Order: sequence, then structure tokens, then C-alpha cells
Amino acid sequence: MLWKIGIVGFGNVGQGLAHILNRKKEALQQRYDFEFLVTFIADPVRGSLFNEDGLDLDAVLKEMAQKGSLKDRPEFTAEGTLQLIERAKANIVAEATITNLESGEPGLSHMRKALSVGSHVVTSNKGPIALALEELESVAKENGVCLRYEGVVLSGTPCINMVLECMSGCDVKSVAGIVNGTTNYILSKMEEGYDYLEALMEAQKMGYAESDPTSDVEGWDSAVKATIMAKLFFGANVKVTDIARQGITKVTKEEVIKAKKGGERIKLIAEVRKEGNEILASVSPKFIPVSHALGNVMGPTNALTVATDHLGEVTVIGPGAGRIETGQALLSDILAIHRTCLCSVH
Ligand SMILES: NC(=O)C1=CN([C@@H]2O[C@H](COP(=O)(O)OP(=O)(O)OC[C@H]3O[C@@H](n4cnc5c(N)ncnc54)[C@H](OP(=O)(O)O)[C@@H]3O)[C@@H](O)[C@H]2O)C=CC1
Ligand SMILES: N[C@@H](CC=O)C(=O)O
Repeated sequence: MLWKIGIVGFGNVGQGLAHILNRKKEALQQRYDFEFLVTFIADPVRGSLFNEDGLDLDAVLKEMAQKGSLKDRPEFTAEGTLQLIERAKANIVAEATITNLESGEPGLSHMRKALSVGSHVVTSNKGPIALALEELESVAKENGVCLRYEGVVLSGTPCINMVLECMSGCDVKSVAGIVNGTTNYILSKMEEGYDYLEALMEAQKMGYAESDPTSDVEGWDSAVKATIMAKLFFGANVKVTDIARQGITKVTKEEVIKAKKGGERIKLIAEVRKEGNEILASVSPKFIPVSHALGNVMGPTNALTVATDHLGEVTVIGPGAGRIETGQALLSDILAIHRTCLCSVH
């Protein structure tokens, strides 16, 4: 099968996915029998493109790097994102627009539209998954397509599918760890002597931060990830606004350096745990001994410890943000869809 892929949102992650697809085209065919065309890119500000016969990703990425815009490309279209999703009817839509924790928009409408026209959806966008997972899964089911979102908690580091698939049958008792790359990067840089703002700007440059970084530094991003984990791993509906939440804006460089001298590091820890019939979730900065596994997780790296009945504790450590890293999460979902379709054919 020749898969037609559409990319919605051509910022850090959308471009990260395009880079991987461009670079790995032959390897993906040889290794996984996965053949594809990217038929559209939708991003109203940077420029939307459509070509039923496939875009030249190499040329698109070069133009993006040189001009920061796709509006001079011959495949340019002024069509809105929803119209493009409907007209293109790609087999798979990769949705990577901004996370909106209040309405889920514009990603929520993009996903509804894509699923309802029969496109599988893969996404790194946390808003729609936190706010409307059941609805989206039911639209997917009605239309016989899949919705996958591996990247919404730990970017490309295995998390959701690791727990739901590889650890299926286990009861999860708690999950706890560092689930935001930007704040961990800032705290790490502050230990090296950077000022808070200097470190934040660096995180933005590297493509780790949300479009509004308040979400990262005030702990909202970690809280929405806790909401998603509460839903997926505990079956609990915990609203992001109900989570006891504190970010890192009050943490000073002096405190970070003092903690290190005392053998500790300050880390923004998200936790979801079951106590009796209650599911408790929180996000706050905590002093962690340098000797503890989490105490040595630095930069944009994340770590999550999943406590279960059958396996005890399982800890995963890896990138929690980044263009290519999150593009990898989308790619793993795309290949999972390809595998499922191969299985149903053979
Ligand atoms: N960056 C990371 O490391 C990670 C990001 N994520 C999530 O992935 C998603 C993408 O992140 P990232 O790439 O960093 O964010 P960016 O802000 O870099 O990219 C988002 C893109 O979506 C575009 N966009 C906005 N509205 C529309 C629309 N209606 N139609 C099409 N495109 C639109 C934006 O355009 P413009 O800016 O011009 O308005 C922008 O180019 C977010 O939801 C984020 O939370 C998840 C894990 C890690
Ligand atoms: N802004 C987020 C991106 C990934 O979800 C982070 O820094 O972790």
C-alpha cells in the first residue's frame, strides 16, 4: 500500500517528522515495507501545500529553512486547514498544532474532521487528548480508523504504549517523574549559572517549550500529562484544573545551586497515584537526592517510574521534548498503523 500522509502544523514537531520521513524514506521501505507520499502540509501562517502526487520534502524543508515560509512553493494553497484535510483525504493525518488546554482548538476540530473523512490520526497535541479522548475515539471507531498519541506524555521516549501494550495485565499503582523537558532544562542550566530567563530562551530556541511557555514553567504542561496518565493508566477523569499544581517560576538560581551543594537537585515532579478508590495527582518542585535515579536526569531528558503489581517499579528515561524526538513519536504511531493494516490484510 502507498500511504498518503498529511502534516497539520508545520512548527518544530511537524518539521521534525518531515525531516525523518525525508531522511528515512528508503530505510522505511526496506525495513518495514512502508511506502508513503506526503500529500499535504497545512499551516496557515507558514503556508499550506497540497500535491496529490506527493510533495518534494527535501525542497520543502530547504525552502522552510531558507525563507521561513512555504508561500512561494508551486504547491501553495490558500485553503484553510479543515478544507485541506477534507479535500486531501490522506490515509494518515499527523496533527502537531499548538496545545490548547481550555478548548483543545484548533487541533480538536482538525482531528474530528480527519477521523470523520476516514483518515487515521497520529498526534503529539495534548489538548484534544486530555479534553476529548472518548469523543475522538468514538469518531475513529465509527469511521474504522485509528487515533494514536504516543508522544503526548514523554515525546519520543516510550511511555503510553509501553504501559498500555507491553505492561498490559499489570495494575498500575502510581506513576511519578519528570515529564516536562523545558523546566528540567531550565533547572539544569540554572545549576550551571544561567539566569532563569536566559535558560528559558535557550529552551525555546531548541524547540522544547510550548508556544506559550507559561504552560511549561507554571506546571500546566506537566499537569495535563498527569491528566492523560490518570485517564489512560487508572481510568480516572481528573481535570487539569483539579490537580494540585506548582511550577518552577519561584525557584531561584541560588536555591538550585544551594541544593546541589547539599547533595540534592530541585526537580519538577508530576505524580498520579491510587489511594484506596481515590486517584491523587500533583505537580510540584521537589528536592531529590543526587544519588536517586531522578536526581541525575538533566537537560530536556524526562524520566517516569511506573509502579505496578506484577513488575514492581519500571523506570523509563529519555528525551522529553525536541523536534526530531517528538517526530519519532509520530513516526512510531504511523508505523504501528501500517503494521495493524498489514496484519489485517495477511
Ligand atoms: N516541541 C516538543 O518538544 C513537543 C511538542 N508537543 C506538542 O506537539 C505540538 C506541536 O509542538 P511544536 O511543533 O513544538 O509547536 P509549534 O508552535 O512549533 O508548532 C505548531 C504549529 O502549528 C501551527 N498552527 C497553528 N494553528 C494552525 C492551524 N489552524 N492549522 C495548521 N497549523 C496551525 C502554528 O503556526 P503559527 O505558529 O504560525 O501560528 C505552528 O507552526 C504541540 O501541541 C505541543 O504541545 C509534544 C511533545 C513534545
Ligand atoms: N513543552 C513540552 C514539550 C513536550 O511535551 C516540554 O518541555 O516537555
